[in-house]
Amino acid sequence: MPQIILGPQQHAPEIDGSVRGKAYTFLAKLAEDDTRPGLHVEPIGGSLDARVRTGRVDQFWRAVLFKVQGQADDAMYVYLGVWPHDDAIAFAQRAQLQVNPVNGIAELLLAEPAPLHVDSAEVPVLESADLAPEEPLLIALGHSAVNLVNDLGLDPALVELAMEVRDPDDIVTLADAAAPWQGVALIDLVAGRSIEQVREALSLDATSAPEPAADQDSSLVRALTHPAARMQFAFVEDDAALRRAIEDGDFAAWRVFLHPEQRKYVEKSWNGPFRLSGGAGTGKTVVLLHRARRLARQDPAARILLTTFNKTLAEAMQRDLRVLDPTLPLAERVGDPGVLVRGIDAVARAVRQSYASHLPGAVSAVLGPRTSEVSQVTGRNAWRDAIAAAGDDLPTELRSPSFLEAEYATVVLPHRVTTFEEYAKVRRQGRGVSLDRRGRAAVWKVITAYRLEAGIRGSLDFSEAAAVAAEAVSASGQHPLDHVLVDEGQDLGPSRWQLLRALVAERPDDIFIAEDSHQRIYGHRIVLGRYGVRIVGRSQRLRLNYRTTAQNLRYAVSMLTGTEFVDLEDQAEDPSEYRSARTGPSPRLVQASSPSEELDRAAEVVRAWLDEGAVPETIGLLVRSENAGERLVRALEERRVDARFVSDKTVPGGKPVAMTMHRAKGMEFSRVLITGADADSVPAAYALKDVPEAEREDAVRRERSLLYVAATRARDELAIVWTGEPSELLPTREEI
Ligand SMILES: Nc1ncnc2c1ncn2[C@@H]1O[C@H](COP(=O)(O)OP(=O)(O)OP(=O)(O)O)[C@@H](O)[C@H]1O
Repeated sequence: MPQIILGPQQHAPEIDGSVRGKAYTFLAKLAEDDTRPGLHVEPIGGSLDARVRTGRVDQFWRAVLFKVQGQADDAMYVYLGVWPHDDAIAFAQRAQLQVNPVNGIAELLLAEPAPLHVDSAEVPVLESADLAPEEPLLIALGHSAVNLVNDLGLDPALVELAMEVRDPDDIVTLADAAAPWQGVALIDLVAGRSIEQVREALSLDATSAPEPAADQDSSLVRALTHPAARMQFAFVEDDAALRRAIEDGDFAAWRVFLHPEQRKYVEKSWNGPFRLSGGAGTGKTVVLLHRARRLARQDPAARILLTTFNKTLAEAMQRDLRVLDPTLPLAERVGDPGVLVRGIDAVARAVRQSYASHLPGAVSAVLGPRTSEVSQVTGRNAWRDAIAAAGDDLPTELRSPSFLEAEYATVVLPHRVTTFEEYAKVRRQGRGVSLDRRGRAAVWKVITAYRLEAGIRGSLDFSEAAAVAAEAVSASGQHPLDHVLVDEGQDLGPSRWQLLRALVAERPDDIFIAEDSHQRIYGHRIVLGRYGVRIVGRSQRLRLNYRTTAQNLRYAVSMLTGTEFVDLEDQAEDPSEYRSARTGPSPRLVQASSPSEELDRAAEVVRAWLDEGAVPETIGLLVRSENAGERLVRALEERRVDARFVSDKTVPGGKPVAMTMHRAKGMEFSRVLITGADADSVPAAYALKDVPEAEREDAVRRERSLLYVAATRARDELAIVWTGEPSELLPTREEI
């Protein structure tokens, strides 16, 4: 059967629903049998490319396509859209499908192309623009037009313009108008990457160069399947996919046009755990979704878990997986074939239920002798109560619930410590506070009180629950999963990693982890290898941000500069290489002199966005605490701006949405307003309360990450307001 390929469609006019329906019917018939006379698939006289065809969608509308036949029995049709009859012919006459002679990528060329231009009046003027170098950027970086054309295969007209550009934001504007792979190449070059690195990122290796002897159609077929070509040419897999793309207009780029690096991480196989790091918005979740689908399609019997830190993020991933592929079988239980999408704590709960017969042994291995009946989650104040119950032995600086919780989760539980003798000897790797034997004895007393109370109540905390589940699975001798895919890996603690390790045997493609240490807002700094997940060199980083504009990204990254972050393999993370493919206005930083002025200014920002036509629920109002969120919504209402505070990730329509910065993790909004970013509120006093001096730096780092998470939720616009002194974590203009 003929293959339909969706090509670049930005040149075609917008069409309404009824024409889309007819376009779908036309393409569906074409995909069944391209010899049907009613389709009128015909060559066009006077065209530059002999492969170009128009087809009859109805009396008025014509589709424009290329027919690529080669030696295959069935043709491929590259669809460019529908036009009114005469316009279709005029467009078809000047369209050419070619193989780039340098790198073998398929490209759409237009005679008299729409002029590429950078209108500096449209480019927002940044205060930092004064610092723009005298010399054009690419020249300053040592590139020449000849190299870019001859070694990379960039379009000479594009290169001519690019060689003039002095402001990085203008490159993003230029890139936006270019073919996707060429745009990404330019952005990478300006970010300081060498031609060799760009070639590698786009998979332009030696084998991509076109074979001179091959017949033209065969070269084209190969060129269309090149990973870089697939940033704009999508092979339609079946009728359902065609219907959604054409009839429903459901054509979200993330579903079809992966970056070659993303595609590589979707398709490649590794001999063990693999770690994909990358800044906010670089498409890590997108890679996970595509990979889950790829694994499930490749082996329908495979038992796949797609998991993340919490329930609401897992629900969002499940929704997106459905959007990506409505036909994909989803599993309902751990160990069923298909893709199971669950928060890690729900997995732990399900595992404890499935392996109930191993539970008593597992509980005693993790916690010592106590009941294995579990009826509730240990309460929030349990550490505070345990400190009080254990008396005065604990030195004042260690009377900290956050210190004890971290000691318990990162040392005691993962090492299955159940007695003081064991605790006295255990290695406390990575812990900031050092403890001598007396200190350990005092800490152990609190831990004993904590465990005793939980035993009486029949409760477990989440780390205990994961550790118990890991023990129960291990005791069963089974591995109920074939593949585990993890999102937000930076926030999972040791016990949760041990659980995942226990669920899947060591085998190729056992564990795939997406993580960003700059977004660690819950967990503690840990090294994965200590918990059985050995990456050993199998890690890569995504750098191109698809969500955040260059201006907002620069601002968000400047929140991180000067602070050391390390990843799950204990390597320093460098955010400076993150770059964006989108451009927009600079972030608005608004200082108010009183809380009521701050609220006035917040209301003004939201009102202005609504007046500009923003869809209300695409506006996110991010705050440091639930109280602050509820107060903000009330204050906005008093100022006649409707908003809604939500405590989960379901975003009902009709109103701007206020939520905590923690809640916003993994989400995105078109416009984000952060309020209350003053010195007293961020870092939040309660996040640093009682934290021992040696752990303070990490606690402040988490607050910094929280602000970074919040700022990177904005697709288009970011505004930050505060009263009085700004938070010490908020970059001032000079630091951006
Ligand atoms: N190849 C792509 N083409 C177009 N859009 C993309 C592509 N990849 C990702 N995106 C879009 O970029 C945005 C960010 O993607 P995603 O949520 O996967 O990033 P992330 O790295 O998981 O972000 P975070 O760490 O901030 O949660 C989403 O809107 C997604 O649809």
